[in-house]
Amino acid sequence: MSDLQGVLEQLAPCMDAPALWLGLSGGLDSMVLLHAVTELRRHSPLPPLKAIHVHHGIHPDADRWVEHCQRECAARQVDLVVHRVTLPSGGNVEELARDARYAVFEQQLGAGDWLLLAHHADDQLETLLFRLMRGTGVRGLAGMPRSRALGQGRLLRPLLDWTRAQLADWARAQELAWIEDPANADPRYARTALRHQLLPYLRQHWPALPDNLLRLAGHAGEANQLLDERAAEDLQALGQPPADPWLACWPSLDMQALGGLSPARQKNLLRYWLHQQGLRLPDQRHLHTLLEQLAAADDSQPRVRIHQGLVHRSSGRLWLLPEQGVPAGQNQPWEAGSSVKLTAGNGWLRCSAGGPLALRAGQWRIGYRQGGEEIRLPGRPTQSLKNLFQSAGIPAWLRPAVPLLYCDERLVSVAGRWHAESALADAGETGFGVIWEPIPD
Ligand SMILES: Nc1ncnc2c1ncn2[C@@H]1O[C@H](COP(=O)(O)OP(=O)(O)OP(=O)(O)O)[C@@H](O)[C@H]1O
Repeated sequence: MSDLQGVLEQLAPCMDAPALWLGLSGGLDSMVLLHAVTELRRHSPLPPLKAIHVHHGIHPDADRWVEHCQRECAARQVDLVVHRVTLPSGGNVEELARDARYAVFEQQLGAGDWLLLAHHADDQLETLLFRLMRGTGVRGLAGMPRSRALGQGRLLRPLLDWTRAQLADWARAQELAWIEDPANADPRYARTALRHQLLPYLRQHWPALPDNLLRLAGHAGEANQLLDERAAEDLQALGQPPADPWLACWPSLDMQALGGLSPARQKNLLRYWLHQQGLRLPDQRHLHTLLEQLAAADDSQPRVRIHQGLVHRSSGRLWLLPEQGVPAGQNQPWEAGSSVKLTAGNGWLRCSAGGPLALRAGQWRIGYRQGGEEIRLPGRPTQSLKNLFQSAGIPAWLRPAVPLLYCDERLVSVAGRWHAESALADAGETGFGVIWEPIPD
């Protein structure tokens, strides 16, 4: 780790970032990273650097850690942002702290910013062993990625090629000060037991294990890349959005085309698709069940709940909907002709001047389907809203969210797409147009 040049090479992807954030716990690894980056900055132009420390409120000494980070940052003229979080009670403290920490990081990163974390080769090894012990797929076998998207920016782990011992040697040589988190020595924490008991034993009996495992992670990383490329091609072929502008707003897949793929390719594609939508991936078993349920040969329109979402089959497609389904809209008053954000995360109504609807005086409001509504479109007999939706192919799951425009309690337009004949602007009357953009919040 005398190799500052090596760290600089790792930083290459983020040289044009508006800002670099450094996740500073105050422990050995992140202190080494802070020191390396601030040393490099003296000779090489780097983006503006800020440090971020998350105070988890777990350990009685946590305030002292904040002071340590403040002191070390001040000595290097680095701005430090400290976030305090409160962890929910119950559950695995390590996991809760990590989730809270990454949520803070995500929220802090501005567009194009990079976050530097000080994970090293031993962390990678521990992660791999953990995953092997708990059971993992090929994706998990690749270990922690060197870089990945995070919020509006990306995270980078520039120290992954150095071992903990190398970082410690360098820290001592540079006379760095760091704090020791007692949790790192507490055998109740699974990671500590792995680090201090299992790994030394494995190293003693299988000295080549660390290198072999890291090599395996490299192979798995390449295999994943191939799987992703295959999935991207499949998605290109069968993930074309439906022509209907409302339906095109929801991620969906064509069921028939999906069924034409081999089971392994179906699962690979589903995994990739869900990951692209930012959802946590179901494991192999759940994925299999999901596909089985969705492919069942009936028209029951099954819905399968996954973590943070709902996969729903209808009208020959698989739709990815919010966890609670598409929200039923809520009534709201409306100034006719003005664009408005709809309540209940129901997207936007965008208005433009000069459209087909007459801008008449009256009490306007936006409402939603209760059942029994009727409308008479130009040149057509009166029909039920249900019938209109059915003939236009608007699936049942979307209907409760479609905004209905009322003037003096008369239904004048269905989301700006279909209008009552009586609501059309006559010659000489001011008209306006409406478009519903059902983009969920
Ligand atoms: N409290 C904290 N505040 C800011 N950054 C932190 C904090 N704790 C950890 N980090 C950053 O995250 C890096 C990894 O920390 P740690 O090894 O505790 O892993 P972790 O995030 O739990 O990792 P894993 O994803 O391997 O479980 C640290 O080197 C540091 O850069």
